[in-house]
Amino acid sequence: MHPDYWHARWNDGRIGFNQPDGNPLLQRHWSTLGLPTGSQVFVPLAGKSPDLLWLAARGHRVLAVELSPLAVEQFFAENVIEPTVSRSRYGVHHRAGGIEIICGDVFDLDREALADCTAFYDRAALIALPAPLRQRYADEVYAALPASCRGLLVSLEYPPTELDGPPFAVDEMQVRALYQRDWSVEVLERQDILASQPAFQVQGLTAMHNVAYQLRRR
Ligand SMILES: C[S@@+](CC[C@H](N)C(=O)[O-])C[C@H]1O[C@@H](n2cnc3c(N)ncnc32)[C@H](O)[C@@H]1O
Repeated sequence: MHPDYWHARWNDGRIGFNQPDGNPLLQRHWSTLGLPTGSQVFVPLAGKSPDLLWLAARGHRVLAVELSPLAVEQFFAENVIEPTVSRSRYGVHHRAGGIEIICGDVFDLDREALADCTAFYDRAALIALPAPLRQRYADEVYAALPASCRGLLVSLEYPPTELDGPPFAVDEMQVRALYQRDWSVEVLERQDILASQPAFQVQGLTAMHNVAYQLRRR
């Protein structure tokens, strides 16, 4: 999507994707990655997700990237955290405690920016991107993550003819096509979420699942 699309959504407060209580699949499956305390976790397209706080509370250093300055401002203001702010070629860095949010474009990050990340957490990032950008995201952003990196990917499945994304439906076949060359891909849980999504039912969706994957760099 064009950046203006996301800026407009944040300006208008159309952020139904935000989960104020955090993501239950993260909370259930994160420990399967077996990461040492202090590992740096990359969180792409982070929004103002409370998952950043959840990861930091588990002793991780968090490196997030988010396009919208409003999202970044709201994250720190709502959690009553005062970040220090600096600039680099990647964007505007906001740092507080173990959390760093770069306000910038995920496609501007390179190997140097991600060099310390031993893990990633991708929820509603892959599925926020249309198909051509998803391929670029896997080929450029995931490829810039270091060897031995592993992470949790939470994707979304629904009958693709029933809705124009975002969120886009990205089923297991597509996840494998994007990642299997460089990552081992394991399904951890497929969760039926239709009953908890009245807004999508109104739009005509007849099925909707969240799927948690563990990815490990080959
Ligand atoms: C569907 S939301 C998901 C937010 C978050 N992961 C969550 O679970 O709440 C996608 C977010 O990605 C941001 N975004 C979209 N394109 C981006 C890009 N190229 N670089 C960085 N952030 C981007 C949007 O502003 C939006 O906040």
